[in-house]
Amino acid sequence: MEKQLLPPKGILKSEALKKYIFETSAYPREHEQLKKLREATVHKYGNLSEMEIPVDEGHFLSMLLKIMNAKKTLELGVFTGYSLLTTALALPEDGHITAIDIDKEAYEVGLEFIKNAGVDHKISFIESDVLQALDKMLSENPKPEFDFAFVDADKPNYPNMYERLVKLVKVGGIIAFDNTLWFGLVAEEKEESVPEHLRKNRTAIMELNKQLAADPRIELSQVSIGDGVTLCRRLV
Ligand SMILES: C[S@@+](CC[C@H](N)C(=O)[O-])C[C@H]1O[C@@H](n2cnc3c(N)ncnc32)[C@H](O)[C@@H]1O
Repeated sequence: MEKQLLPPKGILKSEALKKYIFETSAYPREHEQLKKLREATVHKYGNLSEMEIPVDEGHFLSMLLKIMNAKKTLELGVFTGYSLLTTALALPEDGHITAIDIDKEAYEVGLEFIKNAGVDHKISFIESDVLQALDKMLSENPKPEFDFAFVDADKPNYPNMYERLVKLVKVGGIIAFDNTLWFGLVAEEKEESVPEHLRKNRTAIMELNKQLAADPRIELSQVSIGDGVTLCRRLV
């Protein structure tokens, strides 16, 4: 009897469902400046604008940050700043984000909208390679001080970033890795079926996923939003 109530397999993954979520609950609630930033990014970067987190992931991050009462966060991989502006809007007035990217030009494309939203005072942008900047932070102040870190820079370096972040994020704080389902390709059994240009990052992400799943220092939740977000809550 109950079996008849189950949906056919695969139905929850459809593009049509994503469109439904975007149109019904995500786009209508998108902040005006986030919308403008997204449009400016498409205008300047075309297809590359897909590097931004999608609108529903933005709402998810925003709610998570508010539930956690996060105040001090790290942003690794800024691009034009969609996830950065989302975070800045979610933090309290005295909240602060340290944002790191090697590409200042892209950050400056989004800065206009961050300023228009009145949250630029919450951001310190560091133009640097992520690992170099994290190492500098650790050498200057090795005490954990961040409530939250959003990781969206180069995927092969995620494991290296992780080792630094478990020292920089407070016990009870969260490290969120973006793209951890890699277009769903982590589930692809045959390497040959994966487009060649996506293989290197897929391998790196799959190794990270295994490493995180086995790490007793964190509690973990894999969220299937956007391209997959893994939340790691520091336990010790
Ligand atoms: C996927 S995009 C970030 C998207 C952003 N979170 C958003 O919502 O728009 C990745 C960014 O990481 C930066 N990046 C890649 N490798 C880096 C590295 N080793 N150090 C610093 N930034 C890096 C790139 O310059 C790019 O802007």
